[in-house]
Formats: sequence, C-alpha cells, structure tokens
Amino acid sequence: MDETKLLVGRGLTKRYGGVTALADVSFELRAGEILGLVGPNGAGKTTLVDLISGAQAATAGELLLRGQRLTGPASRRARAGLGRTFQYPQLALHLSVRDNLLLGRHAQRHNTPWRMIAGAFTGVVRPQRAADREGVRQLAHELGIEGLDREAGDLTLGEQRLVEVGRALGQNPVVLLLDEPFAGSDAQGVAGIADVIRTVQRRGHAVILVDHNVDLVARLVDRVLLLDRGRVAFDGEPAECLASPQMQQVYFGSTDADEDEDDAATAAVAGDASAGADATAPTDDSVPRQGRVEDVRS
Ligand SMILES: Nc1ncnc2c1ncn2[C@@H]1O[C@H](COP(=O)(O)OP(=O)(O)OP(=O)(O)O)[C@@H](O)[C@H]1O
Repeated sequence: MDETKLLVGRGLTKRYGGVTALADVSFELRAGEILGLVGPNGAGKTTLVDLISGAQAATAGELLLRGQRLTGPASRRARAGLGRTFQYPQLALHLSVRDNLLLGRHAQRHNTPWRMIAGAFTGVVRPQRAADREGVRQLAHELGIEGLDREAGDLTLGEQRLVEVGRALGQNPVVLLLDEPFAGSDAQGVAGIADVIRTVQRRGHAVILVDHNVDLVARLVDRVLLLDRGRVAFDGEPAECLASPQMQQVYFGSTDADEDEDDAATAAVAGDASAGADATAPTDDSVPRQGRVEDVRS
C-alpha cells in the first residue's frame, strides 16, 4: 500500500430514487494534502462529504482510510479518524462554547469503546479534566474564540462555525472534512479556520474543503476536485482548474472555443465580420454571480 494515500474513494455513487446525486466518483487524498471540492449548486459536494463521513450510505463504491475499508455509521468513522463540520453548524446549542470544544477532545481520547470504559474505571478522567480545560483554553486562544462561558446558541453563525471547526480539530482528525466553513464568517473567522487547515496539514493529516468561493479555495488548497451534476469534471492543480475548459463549461455551460464558434456563426448569419473575435463572459443575470470564473480570476 502507498503510505502517503490517506483516503481513497472509488466509484462512489449515491441515488435518491430517480435522482443520481453522485455518479462513479473516485479520488485520492494524500498525507498533508488539502483538497478543494468545488462545483455549482447541486453538483454533489455535500453528498460526497456525507458518504465519506458516514452521514449517508453510498449506493455503490468503496472508501479506504489508510488502506483499511471505511464502513459503518458516522460515529465509527469519527473514531477511525474522520472529523467534519456541517454546512449548517451542528453544535450542542444549550452547552457552553467550552463544553462544545471539550466534546472534540473527549471524542479523540475515547476513540474506542474499550478506552471509554477503561477511562471511567481507572479514574483517568479526573486529572485529565484540568489538561482538557487548558487544551481548550489554548485552542480557543489560537482560533480567536472569546467568551468560553457563552452558550453556543447565543453565538453568531460565523462564531458557531469557528467553534465547530475547533471541536473537529480537537479530535485530531486524520482527515478533516469542512463543508462551506467560511460562509457567514468575518475576516477573523476566516483567518482562524485557515489556521486550522494549516495545523491539520502540518500534522501530516489531510483536509477536504468544500466552498462556493472558488477563489478562496484555489488559494488554500493543493488540488481541486470539480464536480458537475454528480460527476468529476476536473481533478488537478488549482491554477489549471481555474484556466480549464471544464471550469468554463461547468460555470458557463460553454467553453471559449464554443463561444467563438457560436459568435462566428451568428456573425456570419448577421453579416457582421467583427463579431466572434472576442468571446466574452455571458452577461445573462440568471447565471449566479457566486463562483463565476471572472470573479475568481480577479
Ligand atoms: N435527500 C435527498 N433527496 C433527494 N435528492 C437529494 C437529496 N439530497 C441531495 N439531493 C440532490 O442531490 C444533488 C446533489 O446535492 P448536494 O447537496 O450534494 O449538492 P451540493 O453540490 O452540495 O450543492 P450546494 O452547493 O447547493 O450545497 C442535488 O440534485 C440535490 O437536489
């Protein structure tokens, strides 16, 4: 087995009745790698994260984590080393920020049922508490999270995201799955989350980062997996992805070459010799601004 391959997905497929959300998606994630998962609304990004984390069962395909088949529910996969955040943060809203962050550390330490039972019997729990509280204090400091006694339900969306990312980091995940972590975050939140990503990378672990902001993703990641209608449209370096005809096709529905041909054809019919020389981005406002290629190249 190639030791650098942390996570491998092969032929991952998810069907909901007649809807195919994901079709035969394969990918590899190496140690220390940050993989950006991009694509327009409905491309299948969250579905792929759900299949990896075990939040949903795949219709077909397999996953290998460090060469071992990754199966079973989300709790088992979390113990195996997967940490994740959600498109809509899922904190324990009635608990304090501190307790939410502590949950991540507990999940990491008691990473097997046997250790959980052994910990309870050997009294390891009590002295560990002080270390946990100090660890959480440090983590909060590094991420710029203030007010540890506040209830999670009183936080802004951006603050909740940061706490959720911190909780996932506390698990010391082998693979951290971040589903749109920057949405609703201010500059400080974005910086904190970017720090978390780099910390995971420094540990020799890996991150899958889902976001609509292709520009931001391209700056943070080593590789990009572009999904379109449930299929992999591009897998490669960020700069190549941004410049690729696939990117153009996915976000515009046509490539520059297609547009040149279309414009030339229209010009020929209209008798306009100058048209078609400069194929520019469509001005149709029905195309969502978010993720437009001209936005991300600026
Ligand atoms: N529970 C479900 N039942 C039926 N169809 C679903 C279900 N969940 C997702 N889908 C469909 O699967 C496809 C992929 O959805 P998914 O949420 O994975 O896309 P996405 O790329 O994450 O989109 P977004 O960026 O909007 O979050 C979409 O067509 C969606 O409507």
